[in-house]
Amino acid sequence: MATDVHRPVIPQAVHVEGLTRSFDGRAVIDDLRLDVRPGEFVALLGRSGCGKSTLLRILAGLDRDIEGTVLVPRRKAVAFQAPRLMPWKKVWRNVLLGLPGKPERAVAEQALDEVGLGHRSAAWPKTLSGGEAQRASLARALVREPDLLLLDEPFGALDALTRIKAQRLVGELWQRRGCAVLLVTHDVEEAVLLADRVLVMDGGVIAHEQRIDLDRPRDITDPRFAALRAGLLERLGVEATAAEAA
Ligand SMILES: Nc1ncnc2c1ncn2[C@@H]1O[C@H](COP(=O)(O)OP(=O)(O)OP(=O)(O)O)[C@@H](O)[C@H]1O
Repeated sequence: MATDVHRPVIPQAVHVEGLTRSFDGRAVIDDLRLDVRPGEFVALLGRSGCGKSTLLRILAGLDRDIEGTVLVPRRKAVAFQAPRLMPWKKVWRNVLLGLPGKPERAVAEQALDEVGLGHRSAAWPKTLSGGEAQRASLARALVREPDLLLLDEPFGALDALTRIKAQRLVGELWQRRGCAVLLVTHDVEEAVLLADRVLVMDGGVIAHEQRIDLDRPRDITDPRFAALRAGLLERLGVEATAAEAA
């Protein structure tokens, strides 16, 4: 991160300014601004194709063909909807994949324990259930000790019950680790359940922002929860209607 030793500033976990990303001459992200505080949990909603994954890939450093300023911590990790495990490597080796040095198996097993998967450390990826594979992918992110955790629809492919468990796990990990999280999701309830702040992306920018000031753990039967959810759905509903008409 850019810091000035003579003039201390409160560093952001993410600082994005004037960000533009175009494909074939069309700006998918168009002069976008975004700040995420250290330790903050931010959820990003928006209709399909509005550029959420593109933004996340840019923050992850996977797409550098951009204009504008993007400041993120060096320690960052990403988990995608598909767990992306290498089938020819056992689970613990997948967790350590790409880490510098020669980290020991115990390092992987500690992260696997943290996601409740220590007992599958020596398993082959193909023997894992969908939920287990997703937890292995989370362990691979955690082992990097990120200051920023980027999650792109990590629960999208899971069945309802596994999804609820995975959401709880991410909430617990976030509280324990204290890292900033940016979660891309289509699920408004998930966003209100987990995030400090929910952003709605539209027209290449952050078009709407909703702070979620509810105590944790959150109660989805709380009328305030329902009101926040309804407000965000309305936002997205208007957009979905416009998209359908297009
Ligand atoms: N490599 C690429 N080449 C050309 N167009 C791309 C590329 N990557 C993304 N796009 C386009 O940019 C737009 C935004 O895509 P992106 O995947 O970021 O949307 P999204 O909001 O994550 O969508 P979803 O919610 O469906 O995952 C889409 O129109 C997509 O077709």
